[in-house]
Amino acid sequence: MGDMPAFIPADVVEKSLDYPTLIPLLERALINFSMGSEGGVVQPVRTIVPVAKHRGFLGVMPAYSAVDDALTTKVVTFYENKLSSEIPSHQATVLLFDPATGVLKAVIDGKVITDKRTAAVSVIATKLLKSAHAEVLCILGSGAQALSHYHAFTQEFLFKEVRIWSRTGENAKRFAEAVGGKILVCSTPQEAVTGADVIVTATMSTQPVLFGDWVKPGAHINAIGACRPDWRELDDNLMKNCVLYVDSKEAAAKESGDIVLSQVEIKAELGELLNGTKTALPDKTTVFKSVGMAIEDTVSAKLVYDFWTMNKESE
Ligand SMILES: NC(=O)C1=CN([C@@H]2O[C@H](COP(=O)(O)OP(=O)(O)OC[C@H]3O[C@@H](n4cnc5c(N)ncnc54)[C@H](O)[C@@H]3O)[C@@H](O)[C@H]2O)C=CC1
Ligand SMILES: O=C([O-])C1=[NH+]CCC1
Repeated sequence: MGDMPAFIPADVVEKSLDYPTLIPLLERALINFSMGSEGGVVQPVRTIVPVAKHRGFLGVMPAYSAVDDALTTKVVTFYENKLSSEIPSHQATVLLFDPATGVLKAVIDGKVITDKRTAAVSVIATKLLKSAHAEVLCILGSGAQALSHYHAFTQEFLFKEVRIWSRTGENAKRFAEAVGGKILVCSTPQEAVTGADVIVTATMSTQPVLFGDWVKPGAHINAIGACRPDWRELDDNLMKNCVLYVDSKEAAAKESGDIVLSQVEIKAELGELLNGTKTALPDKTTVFKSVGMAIEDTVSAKLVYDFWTMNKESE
């Protein structure tokens, strides 16, 4: 028997992933993914096992990146009905293998990876698609993704105003107190969204929370939730009047209720904008519909493992 796999907990993952390092690696992964087999990314659309009795889902997300020579699978669970406020709605573990031998090298907390890589990809989309004069950021939702998006966006952009709305007003207030920055708590989603230049929807809603009538023409929306084919965050009006970008066309067309139910055509993947084969239209109202990709977890997990290997004596 060889060495036992490393167990890398959330606090180490937190320290190893900073946005300025993560973002360029994810840009490269998105480009490689969109190049098809030439890009050396092998990533099937994830398998989802519904746990209907408990309104939960288990997702299995394997990927290999030849450029990074990294092989992982993430296992993620997400539950609509939280039985305890102590248990996050989304939990995840990433297994990292030695691609040369198949040996399991590390079992890595996947929750922080999921929160941070998703926000980092939204930053990439926003750099490409926001208007040059964007000043107001609005976040709908106050959970884990709302928090990682707040941190990533306030680090990577200079917004004059940041607003938040959450279904439970108390949670929005608690969010604002916890982050400590200047943030306007809004009492309705319409109030939060009106006049915003960049919007993040990060809710567990299965019905639209963002309506096209409220959205300023030319705004950019990062739609993070509604990852099931019968779930929505955005209404038909918004979907039909935007230019639509995605992380993976294949996955989005299968998993995103906002796309499946509105039947709107996808303009491009982010990787196609980054490699210049398709054009970004930042003056239009744009939606980046994110469903989340395994390759994002792969490059993040490799970064975590490399950091852990370099620092393990001091951990
Ligand atoms: N695109 C991607 O790569 C990823 C997407 N997600 C999705 O992002 C969304 C947020 O995830 P987390 O922040 O981890 O969840 P969370 O449970 O930490 O937060 C969920 C938020 O949604 C709100 N919410 C729940 N039901 C709602 C409703 N009917 N209307 C309005 N707000 C409602 C809650 O109050 C809370 O603020 C989920 O839909 C999740 O599946 C999560 C991970 C990756
Ligand atoms: O990419 C991901 O890990 C997820 N997307 C939606 C739920 C979890």
